[in-house]
Order: sequence, then structure tokens, then C-alpha cells
Amino acid sequence: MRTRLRSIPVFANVRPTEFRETGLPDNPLPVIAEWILAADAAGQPEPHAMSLCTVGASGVPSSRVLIVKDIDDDRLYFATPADSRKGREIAANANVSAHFYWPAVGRQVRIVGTAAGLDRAASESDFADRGRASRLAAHLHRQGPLADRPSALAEFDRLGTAHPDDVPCPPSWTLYAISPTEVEFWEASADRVHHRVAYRRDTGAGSGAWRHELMWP
Ligand SMILES: Cc1cc2nc3c(=O)[nH]c(=O)nc-3n(C[C@H](O)[C@H](O)[C@H](O)COP(=O)(O)O)c2cc1C
Repeated sequence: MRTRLRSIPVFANVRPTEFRETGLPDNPLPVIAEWILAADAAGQPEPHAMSLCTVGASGVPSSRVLIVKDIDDDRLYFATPADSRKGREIAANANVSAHFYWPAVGRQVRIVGTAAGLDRAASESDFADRGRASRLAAHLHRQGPLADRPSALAEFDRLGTAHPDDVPCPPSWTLYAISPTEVEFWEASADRVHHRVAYRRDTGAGSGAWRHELMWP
């Protein structure tokens, strides 16, 4: 296995880019959005998928992939049931980290921050924008094991019949917002002297302003 793994190329498709080391914007959030769109333009599948790491009350971390639904100047948004593992972990400990990797452009973004669920109106609005199958599938969410796959398929069919038009938003469906306090941009360079810029937000009683600095690769 070791030989096989070590023979797989890394950054084979990295092309020279115009990484901005100077003149970077004060706020990193719009740059995350810009990088998602650049990865999309380069053909990266699901460039808006990020891994989200949460930490439960016992301090054990867990991560999974989620779709980012929106980004504004302060927050990134995702949606999930509040009674899922991640939802319960965020309720116990709001600290999260998130991560994007886009092999098509040789870039990653690391995020540290806190997550919080938004109100019912925001969550229902998110739910209303989902496709019908996704809205029905949200009702399949349960805590605990599933006896077999046909049971889930039968329940999916039953839900479709029960809700021929509107699909109600499950009470636990929640739109969450991540408020980052750290954002780090990384871009591969063919010469292996990679680019790295770290942003950190002033979280004290100050202005909440962002500062950034160039980091060793
Ligand atoms: C590409 C991709 C996108 C996903 N998007 C979501 C999502 O937006 N919301 C969600 O609840 N789960 C999503 N999932 C499933 C989660 O990764 C995870 O399996 C599920 O939410 C249960 O996580 P938990 O048990 O840690 O709460 C996605 C999975 C993949 C691979």
C-alpha cells in the first residue's frame, strides 16, 4: 500500500496563478466565495461542499461534508437537523472548524469559528428552496439505526403520497451560521513553495476587525 500511495501524483494539475499576496481585502469572507466560484469555473465538482468538524461535550471531534448555502460578509450558512450528531454537538459546544479543498485549482481554505442555529423563519425559508426529493428525504431523519434499506424507501414513498404538493418543514430542520474568527487561504505552487495567508479576527471588546499576514508555506 505504501508504494501505491506514494506513487499517486500530488498537485499534478497545478498551473501558475496570480495569488494575491499584497492588496488582499480586509474581509476574508468574500474571498472564500470568490474561490468557490473559481473552483466551479475550473470544473471542480461540488465546490461548495465543505467538511465541518464539531466537538461534543466529551471533547471528541467528528467531521462530515456539508453544502454551503450562502456566504455574506460575516457568516457561512449550512442546513441540517438540529437533532443530528452535528446539531447536538454544536448545541453543547459552539466551536467548529470547516475546510474546503479544491483539487482542480490546488487550493484549500481552513476556517475556525463558532456555529449557531438561526430562527424558524430562516430555517423554513432554506427548506422551501430545497428540491422536492430533498424536502421529502429530510423527513427520513431519525436518531438510531435503520433495520434495512427497503424500510427507508417505503417511508420515502409514503411521505410522497402524504404530501403530494407542499412538504412541511420538519421542526428540527435548522439553518446554521458559522461566524469565523480565523480563515486561512492556501494555494499550491508547482515549485512547492506554496502560498499561505492567515486571517484572524479581533474577538475582544474591539472592533471585530480582521488582520492578515503571509505565512511560511
Ligand atoms: C457532498 C455532500 C453534501 C452533503 N450535504 C449535506 C447537507 O447540506 N446537510 C446535511 O445535513 N448533510 C449533508 N451531507 C451528509 C453529511 O455529510 C452527514 O453524513 C450527515 O449530515 C450526518 O452527519 P452527523 O451524523 O454528523 O450529524 C452531505 C454529504 C456529502 C458527501
